[in-house]
Amino acid sequence: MLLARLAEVSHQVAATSARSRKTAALAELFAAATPDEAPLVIAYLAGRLPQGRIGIGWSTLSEEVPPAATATLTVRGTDEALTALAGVAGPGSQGERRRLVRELMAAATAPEQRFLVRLLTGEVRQGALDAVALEGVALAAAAPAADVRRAVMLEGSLPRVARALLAEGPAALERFTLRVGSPVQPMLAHTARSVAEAVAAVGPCVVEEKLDGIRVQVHRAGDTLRVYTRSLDDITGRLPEVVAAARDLPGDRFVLDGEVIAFDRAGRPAPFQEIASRVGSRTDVATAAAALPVSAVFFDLLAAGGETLLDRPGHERHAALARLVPEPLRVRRTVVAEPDRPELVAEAERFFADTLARGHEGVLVKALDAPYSAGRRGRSWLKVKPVHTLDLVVLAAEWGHGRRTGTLSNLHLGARAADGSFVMLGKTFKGLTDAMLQWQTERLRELAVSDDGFTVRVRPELVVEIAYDGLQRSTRYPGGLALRFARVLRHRPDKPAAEADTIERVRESGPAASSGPASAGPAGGDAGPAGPDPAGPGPGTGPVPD
Ligand SMILES: Nc1ncnc2c1ncn2[C@@H]1O[C@H](COP(=O)(O)OP(=O)(O)OP(=O)(O)O)[C@@H](O)[C@H]1O
Repeated sequence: MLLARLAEVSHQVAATSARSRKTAALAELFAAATPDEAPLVIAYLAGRLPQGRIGIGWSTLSEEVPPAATATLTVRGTDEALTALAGVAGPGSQGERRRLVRELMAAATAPEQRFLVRLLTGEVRQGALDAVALEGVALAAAAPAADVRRAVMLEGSLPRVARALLAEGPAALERFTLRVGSPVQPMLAHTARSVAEAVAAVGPCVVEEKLDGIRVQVHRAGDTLRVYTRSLDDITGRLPEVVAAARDLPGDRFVLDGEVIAFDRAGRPAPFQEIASRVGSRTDVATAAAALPVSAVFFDLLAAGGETLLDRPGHERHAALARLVPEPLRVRRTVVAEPDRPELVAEAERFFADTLARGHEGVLVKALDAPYSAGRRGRSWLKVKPVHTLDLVVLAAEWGHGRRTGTLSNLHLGARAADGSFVMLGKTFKGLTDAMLQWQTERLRELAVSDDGFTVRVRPELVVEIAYDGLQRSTRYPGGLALRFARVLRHRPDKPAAEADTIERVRESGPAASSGPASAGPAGGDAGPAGPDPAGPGPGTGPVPD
């Protein structure tokens, strides 16, 4: 397949808001792709490079190269060129990279060049497109979209499912079942504003502690034990305590879902950053484990014995979990079997208050009869937290002053829009500890696409969890909204930008307070629109030439 074809469809899909038209255009594209090309087509459409980071700066990309007159560059040829680029290392690598980029650009027509620049700077990045691509693949292969979705969640990979489906047709889907030892995408939750609201929405339910740690999926097949993260990375070697605990359970074939946390001496949960850095540390696991021992707390069971439990109602899965896992290793919970009885709702609210008092971040309210919808952010799991938080994407960062000189400090924050771009909602440098500043400076440098000495624009990939006091109307930011008193709670390197909060979710999360001097942002901070904004708000996703 020619890259020109893909670039054209990518453009069409971004330009139309009608989902059915997007799906139809993508179906045609997949029908024309060979099964082996499908994974690349999916990656490029979503703006992902299979090679990961390839270290090409904006200055290299902004060099003008005369475009080719006719389209000859293929999708596979592009992939080969990018693989070569990713492999360049050592002395002289800068020059060699420039040469390879020039060669690639010279083989591309003008529209292909534009697509390549957007792909390499992260501007195509449209994680949301994976959902439409899935429907396109289903249509191209004449398979029901729901069956393809399920296969993808169980396999943890749209590209692998697409390749099989395009090669063998719908019958290939039967192969994708839950297999012990092979991680599935975890079920996720929507947000509710209060326990009462969540219970009313969900019906008969259980209210569980929301533990603030790292999500893990633990697979045991005989003597083989594996621990996976939410993004399906294998972290078995980093969590000897979890492996040992799973080995002690009275079963030799199961898949558990839970959270890894740590407690201090007083029995209160350790801060998330400490757990994240413990779980993230690859070297010297024994020392890290001695400094901060962790334990897993389980809340779901996806398979036991030879049986898959995904389609069983939540209360049955829990009964099976209780047979396998002793109480101290299970999440605390309270059942609200009759949501119409106010005294039961009041009890759930007391459970929420008690959970917060014990240092946890909130609760999850889960429908008793809901199946486990792998990979879905369903309405049958609702999370309730006491503070407003949003997961936003860093679009740019400003160099700090004074104590913060040399660090990237003031973050420009954006929510996801339906077309895959990001809508800037404000800036903040609040809430960042020195360690967080160091970490984000390093990470953002890796993501940088331009630096004018004041603001560094970055590929929109780093998600941060932001607490804020409310929203206000804004004429300065493109969404017409700005965050009030925004502060960083934590970085979320485990969360892809495609899962950050959407601008619709932000709008739903609260009415905008009126703008004006009284509500125009925090004194001394710059989270609100009144703060210094020499760079201007801008949409934030486009690279700025250096
Ligand atoms: N009892 C529980 N049941 C399910 N998830 C839990 C529980 N306790 C803690 N969690 C954590 O909460 C997350 C569910 O919230 P959500 O689906 O919105 O993911 P998230 O975006 O990572 O949420 P957040 O940023 O609020 O942690 C899970 O991924 C898991 O890590």
